[in-house]
Amino acid sequence: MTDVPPAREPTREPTRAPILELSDAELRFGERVVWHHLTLDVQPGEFIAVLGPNGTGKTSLLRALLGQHRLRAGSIRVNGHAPRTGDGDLGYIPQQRGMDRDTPMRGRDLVRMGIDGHRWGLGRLKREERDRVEELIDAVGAREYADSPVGLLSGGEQQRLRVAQALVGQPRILLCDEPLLSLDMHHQRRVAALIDEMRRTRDTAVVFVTHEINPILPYVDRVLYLAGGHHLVGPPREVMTSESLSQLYRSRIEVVDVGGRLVIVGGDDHPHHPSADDSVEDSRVLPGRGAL
Ligand SMILES: Nc1ncnc2c1ncn2[C@@H]1O[C@H](COP(=O)(O)OP(=O)(O)OP(=O)(O)O)[C@@H](O)[C@H]1O
Repeated sequence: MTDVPPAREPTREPTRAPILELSDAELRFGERVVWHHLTLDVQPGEFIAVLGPNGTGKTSLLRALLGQHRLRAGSIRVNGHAPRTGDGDLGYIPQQRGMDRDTPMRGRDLVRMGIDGHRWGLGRLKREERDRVEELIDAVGAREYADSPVGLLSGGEQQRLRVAQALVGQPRILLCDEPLLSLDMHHQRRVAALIDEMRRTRDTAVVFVTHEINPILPYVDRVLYLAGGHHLVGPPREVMTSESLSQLYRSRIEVVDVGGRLVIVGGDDHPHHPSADDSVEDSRVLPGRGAL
């Protein structure tokens, strides 16, 4: 009798529960449909770039995840539950706004608010929390102005502190709204690498809204491209092609690779606003990492 080796189970990646789930989601303001039929699962540790022209609902998507906008249809799950404001699982770098010159706070205070900003007053931090504040101040290159009043700092300096504030709380999901805006190239690279390090070491999922993919291209797993209420999802090199974007915009777009940088030529900066009865086939999903 010959020994027959037992049949082997096919090796399979362990399935992980998505940390963010959008299912057939639709957002409207009045009759205006911002986006619809949006289905997307984001895995822990995944880096998603959200791109698209002005007014296509990128910031609104982050706000929906933060529980600040209600969907008209479909659902969102954040770490298994409905979005809720003040969720400690979420870190948020909001779109840049200048701070009042008289804001009574030093750079360091702004960063530590990522740990205790939800509590009343400034109590004592634990040793480990204090160390984290100091590490993040160094990581974003803010040591020189950590004790200056935030209102007197430049836009880029304030922005670096906001990045540190969002990271110091060690969120499971990091939502970034154009965090590289007004940073010089050196600090763009530094901040992008820092966010990437956080998602690799802590498995933080990153949803990164940007108009400029190049500084983050090495880190991005998938792109969500929003335009005119429609969307595309997939790896950057599949979404950021002339064919894919031309179909999405319904006009001729050229994506040119200039020494590894992707440059989009053409495109309608005044997106078509779909109405509720817009029946056009409205999204294409390209294969990519993670469940869709
Ligand atoms: N609370 C609101 N009430 C009504 N309309 C809103 C509200 N918030 C956003 N909008 C509208 O929804 C659309 C999408 O806005 P959003 O800020 O999400 O766009 P965006 O893609 O982030 O744009 P940008 O690239 O310019 O930052 C815009 O037309 C905006 O005016």
